[in-house]
Amino acid sequence: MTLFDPETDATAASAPIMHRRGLMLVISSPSGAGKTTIARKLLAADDQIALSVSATTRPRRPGETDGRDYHFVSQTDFDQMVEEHAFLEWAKVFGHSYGTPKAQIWSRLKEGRDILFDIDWQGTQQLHQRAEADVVPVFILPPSIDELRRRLQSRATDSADTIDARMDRARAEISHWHDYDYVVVNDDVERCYDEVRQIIAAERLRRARQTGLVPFVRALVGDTTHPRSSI
Ligand SMILES: Nc1nc2c(ncn2[C@@H]2O[C@H](COP(=O)(O)OP(=O)(O)O)[C@@H](O)[C@H]2O)c(=O)[nH]1
Ligand SMILES: Nc1ncnc2c1ncn2[C@@H]1O[C@H](COP(=O)(O)OP(=O)(O)O)[C@@H](O)[C@H]1O
Repeated sequence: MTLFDPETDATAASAPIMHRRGLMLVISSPSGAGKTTIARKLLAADDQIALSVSATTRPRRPGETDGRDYHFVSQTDFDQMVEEHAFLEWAKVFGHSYGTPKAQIWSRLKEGRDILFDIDWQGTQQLHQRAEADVVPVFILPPSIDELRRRLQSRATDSADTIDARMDRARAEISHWHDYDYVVVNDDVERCYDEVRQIIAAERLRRARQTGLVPFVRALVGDTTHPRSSI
């Protein structure tokens, strides 16, 4: 399913060549593999990317800010948002509820802004069903299971029991790696970050996202419909 057709969209004819539709960059990984680290670097370096701030019922961790990292809400408020269809997708993870608020997502994409989603495989599947053409799914793997545990311990935000539970879940989460178009191993942060940047750069150049291409090519060759000159 595509939510936007550059051939027929009324704004396409006057769009400049540089105009493009934003992409929905999804980063998933087992807890502790480094997706928050990579996401923060992307957001700091690239003002075309905005974070989709999820709502969650899990308690705030030290260093997290309400409204920036998550909207921390009660279960009652979360359930009400579900009833009001305020989420694009939502799921239960580690016994807590997490959801992506719908607000502003489509308008931002139309403006050519990319949106970064730090969501799990359940949310990724739901986004894929709703907006397959817009979604760029990236899965981050840890270099080893031992290193994953070390990172969870070094983050020092969870109790030993919670870390054990996250490790138990890691194998199940990793089993969804093949649902993702891109898979990156986070051994070295800088290398992993560079690889994700390369994915974004290539995805931004996809024909379907460059909404100004049709009038541009028409101006170049006069016709975009002939099979041999079709783009
Ligand atoms: N489906 C879904 N998953 C989410 C959402 N927000 C966060 N998650 C996922 O929930 C899981 C737990 O997140 P968190 O408690 O922040 O711990 P983390 O694994 O250390 O990032 C991670 O896999 C997140 O990607 C959301 O809005 N929807
Ligand atoms: N490539 C890496 N090498 C060593 N430590 C890392 C690397 N990437 C992330 N970390 C550390 O591992 C811990 C977990 O990373 P985080 O980004 O919070 O993971 P996630 O969001 O996937 O749960 C953090 O303390 C982070 O600083």
